[in-house]
Amino acid sequence: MSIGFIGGGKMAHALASGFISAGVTKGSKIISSCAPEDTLSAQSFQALGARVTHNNTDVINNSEVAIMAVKPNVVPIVLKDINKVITPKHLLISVAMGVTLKNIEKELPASSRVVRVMPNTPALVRQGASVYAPGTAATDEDAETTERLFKSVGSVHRVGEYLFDPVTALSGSGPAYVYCVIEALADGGVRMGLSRELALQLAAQTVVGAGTMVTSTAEHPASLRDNVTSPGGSTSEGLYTLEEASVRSAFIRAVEKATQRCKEVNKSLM
Ligand SMILES: NC(=O)C1=CN([C@@H]2O[C@H](COP(=O)(O)OP(=O)(O)OC[C@H]3O[C@@H](n4cnc5c(N)ncnc54)[C@H](O)[C@@H]3O)[C@@H](O)[C@H]2O)C=CC1
Ligand SMILES: O=C(O)[C@@H]1CCC=N1
Repeated sequence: MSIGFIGGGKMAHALASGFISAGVTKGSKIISSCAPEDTLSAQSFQALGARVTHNNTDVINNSEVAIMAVKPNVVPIVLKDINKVITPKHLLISVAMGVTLKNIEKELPASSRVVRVMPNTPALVRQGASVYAPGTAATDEDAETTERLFKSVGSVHRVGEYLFDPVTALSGSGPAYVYCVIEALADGGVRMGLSRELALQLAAQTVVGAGTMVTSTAEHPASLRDNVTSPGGSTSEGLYTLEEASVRSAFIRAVEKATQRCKEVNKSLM
């Protein structure tokens, strides 16, 4: 499949690399645009064997599926660029945070097939988490194409578009929160005498293992946690310390605040 990326930054590169590893496309079948001054984006796509352009219409004209992966404030500029060349034979997938299907569709010809997706960067290692919502002119086949593409780089769920802001705040931004957890756990290990290398490896693998326990067993996280917590043992002491620091409410609040930010961005673009 020929896949285009409008915007060749971190999210686009993670998806492109994941799609290539999954065998759904080849570097030579990818085209990506980026800002002329952005040599980093250009180099990262060239390294995949992809074509790089500074012209967004080239992307539409040379791909079966075009993925719009630019910052929300750049979306109106991109839509203006592609408005004259996009036709009903193109499928446009937007991964832009906070930009609604309605706001995208109103800048394009009425029959434009648009799907909105919220992915995350672990798509790079085919461990991403994505959700999608089809636009008004998107077909069942477009939904299937989207599922096939994003399933190749992790999990994918179809959701009502009204859920995109909380999803963005949870799984879109989530890798950043988890990197903080991994770094902090490793810092704790180093403080207690472990080498940095060993501490980081143990912290990261513990997150991978715990995540896989939740996705692979039918057990509630609280029950899995109980299995680790011996009466009067070390885990109970660690958990008590986390409770004292209100760590759980801090995560809940992080998702709440990030959701609010998505809503602000959408409002500022209307
Ligand atoms: N980074 C992440 O973890 C995730 C990002 N997203 C969304 O993906 C979008 C892109 O985010 P990142 O990749 O992180 O940003 P980034 O800053 O790494 O990449 C933006 C890209 O847009 C290009 N660009 C700028 N102006 C352009 C124009 N007029 N035409 C074409 N390309 C242009 C830049 O050269 C760059 O390649 C955002 O809307 C973000 O909300 C969604 C999920 C996760
Ligand atoms: O922080 C951001 O704006 C984007 C949305 C999800 C992850 N990164």
